[in-house]
Amino acid sequence: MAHTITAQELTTLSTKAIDAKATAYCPYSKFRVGACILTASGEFITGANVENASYPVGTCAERVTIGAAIVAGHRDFKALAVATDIKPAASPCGMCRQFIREFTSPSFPVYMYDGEGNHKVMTMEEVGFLSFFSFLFGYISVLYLVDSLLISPVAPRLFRPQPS
Ligand SMILES: O=c1ccn([C@H]2C[C@H](O)[C@@H](CO)O2)c(=O)[nH]1
Ligand SMILES: [Zn+2]
Repeated sequence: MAHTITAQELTTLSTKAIDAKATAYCPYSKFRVGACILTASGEFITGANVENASYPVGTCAERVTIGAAIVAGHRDFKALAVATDIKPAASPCGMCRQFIREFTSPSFPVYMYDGEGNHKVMTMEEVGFLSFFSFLFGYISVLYLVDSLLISPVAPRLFRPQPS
């Protein structure tokens, strides 16, 4: 279902996504990602990336946020915002694109904020055609596979959290 979002909703969405960076657990990458999703009923639900000593076990901000929205009973969404500290703004990784797509249409807008608060907006359809990130996702998938099949099962002692 297509939705329009008001200027006021966009302001709140961006503020909440940017503020949510402060809630990230990212001691390994130090790469903070905040996200906020606006539900069809007008609620704002936030999340951030939650990392793990075993890298693939960690979760991106987008999936934390949408997971929280889903378990709160929401199924229909107006827009998603994702905020990082880098420039240009980052777009959702391949796994997140797939995760977002489960609950949204190709025209669903994703607002991406850089470290200075500037944004670009793309529909899910447009995000899906970022071939560079598809390549990156393929590469990361291989790393995930190697880790989950070969490294993590046989060397769990290596994947203890580091003392901060
Ligand atoms: O769109 C993205 C890209 C990366 N990350 C997280 C995963 C990991 O914790 C860190 C570095 O990749 O950033 C997200 O949350 N969302
Ligand atoms: Zn992701």
